[in-house]
Amino acid sequence: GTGSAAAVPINADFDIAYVTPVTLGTPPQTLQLDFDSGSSDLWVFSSHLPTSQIRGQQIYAPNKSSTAKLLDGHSWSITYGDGSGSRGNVYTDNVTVGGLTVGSQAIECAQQVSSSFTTEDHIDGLVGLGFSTLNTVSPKSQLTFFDNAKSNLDSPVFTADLKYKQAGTYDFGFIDEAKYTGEITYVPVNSDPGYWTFPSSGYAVGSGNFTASSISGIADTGTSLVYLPTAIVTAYYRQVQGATNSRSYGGYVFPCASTLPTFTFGVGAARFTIPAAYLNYAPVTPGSATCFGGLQSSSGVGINIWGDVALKAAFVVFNGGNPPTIGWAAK
Ligand SMILES: CC(C)(C)S(=O)(=O)N[C@@H](Cc1ccccc1)C(=O)N[C@@H](Cc1c[nH]c[nH+]1)C(=O)N[C@@H](CC1CCCCC1)C(O)(O)C(F)(F)C(=O)NCCN1CCOCC1
Repeated sequence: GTGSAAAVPINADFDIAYVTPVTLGTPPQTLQLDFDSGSSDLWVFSSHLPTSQIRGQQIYAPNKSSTAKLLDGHSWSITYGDGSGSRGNVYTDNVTVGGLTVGSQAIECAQQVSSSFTTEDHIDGLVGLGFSTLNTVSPKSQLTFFDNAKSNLDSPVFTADLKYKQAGTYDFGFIDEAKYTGEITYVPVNSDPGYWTFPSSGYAVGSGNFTASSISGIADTGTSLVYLPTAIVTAYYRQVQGATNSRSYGGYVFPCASTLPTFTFGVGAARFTIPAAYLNYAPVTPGSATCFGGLQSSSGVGINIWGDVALKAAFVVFNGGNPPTIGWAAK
């Protein structure tokens, strides 16, 4: 089988995150979930949450689904890189994404969410697309939607075609030739850390020379920005008038009117250029003349992350075959 679903930006002005409609249970309950290749838990706002922690989000009520089954004695608890987190209990139920159904998928029902989830009313939960080794359900960890679907997929892949300020798509089980141009360049994935970790072959700032250098990082649909080694990031902002690394804003900022260079990264012999517009991420506060960069240093993060700012400059194939690989193509 195959599936195809829209990835819709949650904010009209800046691509902070993308959500995809997912139907759960019988009769179907539809939630807007953030597909996240940087984690491996499928969790949702649920009827088990105190109403004080729900502010406009859709919830999944397992007791309203005839196919829901409690996974007795199991719980989960997750903390993300930005300090947000959630925890709760676990049910299994049918989950459908873009026409692709997985029966008895572990649905982790939130009983508590951190304040940043409560205030983000466009995200009703997450679908983890990382490796199932990262799943936090205890005492028995659970498989991701992709791992559960894999044996029924025409091909054991999912693809991300994220777009700048418009809806893109996540496809499961097939590679849509209409979504990319030229060839797909595949490189090996090290799944040991549980992420889609792959080697980049180097970078260039604007029209400058390409610097060959092997950079290990993760392809992370759940992270908004790109986080790379400080040497690369300082080389980039050296080309931006008035750029400073602001302690108060927690990263590189610059006058919104600045002309930004593009940023090119290598995957094998292929080169992908992130347009300057993607790298002018957003004003630090609404209406401010100071803007926050889409490229930031990974020194505070501990891992290099190719987030949405990079992913939306390409068509990306997450190949869950044995061994796993990741493919990048222009579009
Ligand atoms: C708006 C912004 C200033 C650009 S932001 O940085 O806040 N954007 C957030 C995403 C977001 C969107 C909308 C509303 C709120 C938050 C962002 O990029 N967060 C990253 C920042 C980061 C990463 N690393 C250090 N900092 C993150 O935590 N991303 C995780 C998913 C997020 C979590 C908050 C809600 C939206 C989805 C992530 O899963 O991609 C992750 F990989 F970074 C991560 O934290 N993975 C958790 C891995 N653990 C390992 C142990 O086992 C359990 C799983």
